[in-house]
Amino acid sequence: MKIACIGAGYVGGPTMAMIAHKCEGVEVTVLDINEERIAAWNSDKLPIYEPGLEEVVSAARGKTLFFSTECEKHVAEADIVFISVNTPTKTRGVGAGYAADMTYWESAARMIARVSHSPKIIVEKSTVPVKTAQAVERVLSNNVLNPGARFDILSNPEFLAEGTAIKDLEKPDRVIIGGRQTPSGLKAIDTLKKVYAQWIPEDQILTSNLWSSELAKLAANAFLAQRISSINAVSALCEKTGADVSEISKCIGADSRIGPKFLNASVGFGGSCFQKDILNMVYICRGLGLEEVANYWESVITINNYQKRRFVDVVISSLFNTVRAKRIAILGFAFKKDTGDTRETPAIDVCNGLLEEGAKLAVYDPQVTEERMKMDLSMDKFEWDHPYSERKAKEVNDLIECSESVYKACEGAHALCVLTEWDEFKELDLRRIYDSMVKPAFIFDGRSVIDGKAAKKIGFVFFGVGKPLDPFLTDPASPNSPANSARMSMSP
Ligand SMILES: NC(=O)C1=CN([C@@H]2O[C@H](COP(=O)(O)OP(=O)(O)OC[C@H]3O[C@@H](n4cnc5c(N)ncnc54)[C@H](O)[C@@H]3O)[C@@H](O)[C@H]2O)C=CC1
Ligand SMILES: O=C(O)[C@H]1O[C@H](OP(=O)(O)OP(=O)(O)OC[C@H]2O[C@@H](n3ccc(=O)[nH]c3=O)[C@H](O)[C@@H]2O)[C@H](O)[C@@H](O)[C@@H]1O
Repeated sequence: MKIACIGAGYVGGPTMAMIAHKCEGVEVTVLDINEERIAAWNSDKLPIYEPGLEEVVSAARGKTLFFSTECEKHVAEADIVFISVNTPTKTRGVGAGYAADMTYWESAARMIARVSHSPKIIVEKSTVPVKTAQAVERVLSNNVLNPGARFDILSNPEFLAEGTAIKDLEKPDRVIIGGRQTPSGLKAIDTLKKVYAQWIPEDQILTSNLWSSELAKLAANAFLAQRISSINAVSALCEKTGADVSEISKCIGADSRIGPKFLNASVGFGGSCFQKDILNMVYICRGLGLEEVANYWESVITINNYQKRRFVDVVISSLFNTVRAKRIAILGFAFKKDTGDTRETPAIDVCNGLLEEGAKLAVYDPQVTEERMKMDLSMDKFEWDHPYSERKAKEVNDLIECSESVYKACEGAHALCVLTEWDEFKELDLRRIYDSMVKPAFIFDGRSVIDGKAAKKIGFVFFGVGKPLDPFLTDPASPNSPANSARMSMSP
């Protein structure tokens, strides 16, 4: 059986590598129009960082797994074609800022119609608006050139999370396959089910109609993001009341109906999908006249934006209401640990908020390149596909230093902000960092990775999202506060 996948990104690459690695009798070719990306997949330096990915790719590459830019040839030969192209939020025109941009999807569908001369199963792997399968069916059936071509469309959304993609693909909680409830649709579902059943227990492979499968993906991401916004909303309340959000998470997570996962308060969620998929759902709801439902889901984004803004405001107000020309160390730029992906990372909003006030940032991230950071900070929100502003790029170049280590970033800094929960940040030599910083030295922990008690003992002024506020911050003007006097006396 020949499988082709259009789109060799964060989803297409790892997912196809796993299928090739696990399945007998299949040949998998991952396709992309981006030559650089395909060259990287064929090299020792894969285009994405994902723990365990190298091992899976190298076990199958050249045997059952291939990467190619010859899209038409491999699609023409395939029995199953996965579409895993990007579906970003539209940046202009009708629905800009909300609707999914389906340009890449449609061009992939038109190409499939043009080159196909045999029956094929077309699998939606990208996250798409509900009813996309119908649009694809129409594009395919109206453009097919060869009478031998016939298509069954399936929806098979992906639930992997970055940083744990290989683990998630190897042992997914569930696989969903949606299809038309016709003899041909049910046969297609069965064919794809047999592929996954080679390594996933059959009772974890759920089948449904097309629309349930498409909407289940949007709903799953909306629920996950909503949990984070809920705990982040509680974190704001904790800071005002002296409650500790980690203790709250533990207490509410012990209720088996709530469960402990996805209750870590943070500086805000990031990543390419949560915001995009919720905005897409909001757009769909508004289009269907479901204004209240749209508003409900949009509030998840409102709280997320509030959380990022709140963090910036705390940094500025704590640093005596000015950060101009102050060096601030930014620890972590990726949207979560164990990935080099920066799409929609909260670090962009936090850094932009501080840059706006004239701060000088020293950024350290073990996986994000200097070029990527500077590019991200030189672009306006939602402008990822447009040329970035030269003016902003120059400003960013002047105000940003990319440091080779945490310790270098913190040298001479007034404050450090933890924006990604990299494991190495849990084991920092806080004393060494403190000694190298300007006093009073501040820590703003947006990821609950620093031991606040230990930091305070050393002399840091400590702010942790959702943690009881340091007296220095509740009463910064009081020189008599015990916390203040200890810290002031240690200043150089
Ligand atoms: N990144 C993630 O963790 C997850 C993403 N998804 C969804 O999967 C889809 C893909 O996401 P990513 O892999 O992150 O995107 P990505 O941007 O990393 O990869 C998409 C790739 O498709 C290629 N492409 C676009 N149009 C093409 C065409 N006509 N022919 C050939 N190649 C084409 C692009 O060059 C790009 O390399 C999106 O819909 C996303 O919402 C779903 C679950 C997880
Ligand atoms: O559709 C997608 O793209 C994927 O989106 C998320 O995966 P991902 O964005 O890779 O990573 P998550 O682990 O979900 O984290 C998203 C963001 O939420 C933040 N987060 C997560 C959990 C938490 O408790 N608190 C919190 O702030 C993370 O730091 C990160 O910024 C979902 O978890 C996947 O199931 C889904 O397939």
